Amino acid sequence: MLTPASILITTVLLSLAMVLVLGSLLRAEMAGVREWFTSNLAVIGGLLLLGLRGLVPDFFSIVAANLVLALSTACYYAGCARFLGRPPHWLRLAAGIGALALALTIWLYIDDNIPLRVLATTTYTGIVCVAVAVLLLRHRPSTRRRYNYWFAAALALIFALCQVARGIHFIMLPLPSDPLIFHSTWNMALLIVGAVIMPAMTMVAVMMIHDAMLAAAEDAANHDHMTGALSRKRLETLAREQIANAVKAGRPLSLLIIDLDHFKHINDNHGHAGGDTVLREFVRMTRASLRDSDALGRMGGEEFAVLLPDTDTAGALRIAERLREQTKMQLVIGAFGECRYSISAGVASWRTGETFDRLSMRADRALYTAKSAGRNRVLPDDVQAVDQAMPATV
Ligand SMILES: Nc1nc2c(ncn2[C@@H]2O[C@H](COP(=O)(O)OP(=O)(O)OP(=O)(O)O)[C@@H](O)[C@H]2O)c(=O)[nH]1
Repeated sequence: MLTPASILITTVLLSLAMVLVLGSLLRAEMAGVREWFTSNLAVIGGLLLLGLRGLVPDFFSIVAANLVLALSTACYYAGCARFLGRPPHWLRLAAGIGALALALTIWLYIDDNIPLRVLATTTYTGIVCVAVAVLLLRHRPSTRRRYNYWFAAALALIFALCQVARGIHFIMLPLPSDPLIFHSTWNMALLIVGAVIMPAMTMVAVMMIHDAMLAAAEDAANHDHMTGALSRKRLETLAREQIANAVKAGRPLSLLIIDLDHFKHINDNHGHAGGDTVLREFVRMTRASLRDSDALGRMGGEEFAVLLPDTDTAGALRIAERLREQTKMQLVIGAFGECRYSISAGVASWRTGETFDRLSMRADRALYTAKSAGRNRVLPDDVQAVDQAMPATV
């Protein structure tokens, strides 16, 4: 038969399963996981204390049990806040728990009133649940899928509604201090919903954790760890997408392959760390100089590629020449000392029917010519555009 005790045992088992799932994610050291883990531990602790009603003093099975359950809700909020990079507001949460402790003590020892005790706990939990929903909706990462966050917010609101309904239900009861009121059909229904929702919210938290892990893995695969430029793999994928767009829209697309000149000397003179600093500074400056729609990727070592959508050869040559001028002027300063450097670049514009490999091969060929011609210069692969090339005055 369904009794408060059977619901309590089921919730303890579900929360135990959630503790095991979150425990396995603790070593990922993701913000919020520790708080969600503690939240489920607190659910188990609070429910076990509730289950000891009659066996231990009322202080433990009523006051302490409800405070531990309130702590569980507070930890869930703090987990969401930390996960989203927001402040957990521990002081406000603690103040709420303090007020609840006072209310429970008054309505147990001064005026024994079950409905008011229930109303106090449901009010606290309801407020924190609404705060969870607001937090998730307002601070959801805009680059990630909405589904997990909306789902979690909806569950938090349902939980809050159930708490309000349970509080109102108890306030309206005719025999306020009879413990049998816990067995009423309404209370049982609201307890069942309450029992399912906390583990369900934890499952959604796990979905959010997996989503964040996936985002981190995608980011690592798509970016060069040292400079922050796109990885070669990501740039090539992007290039194929942009070629498809260029085909559809009939718009030009150009590619620059850039290589830092005499980079071996930079390493020899300033150490590997000095060379790394030069690479990072080159990427920082180049990104600042390009449009948002352009893409800068590291092809390997000191070689980079820039994809320029909606740009013909003349435009690409102008951009490459501007970059060459800027790098020539750039003084890189670091713990290693000071360093100046230059770049050479090859420019190729996409031709109808051409693959990215072929386009990149032509830009590479132009780069090779620029290097052979003395470095610190920009050259196009397109023979007709040679007139527009602007060899550097070294
Ligand atoms: N510091 C640092 N050096 C790197 C990195 N990747 C490659 N290199 C070094 O870059 C140097 C490239 O040397 P080379 O291929 O001879 O080219 P270069 O000296 O720039 O000469 P040119 O390209 O002909 O002007 C090598 O010494 C590599 O070890 C990196 O991530 N950091």
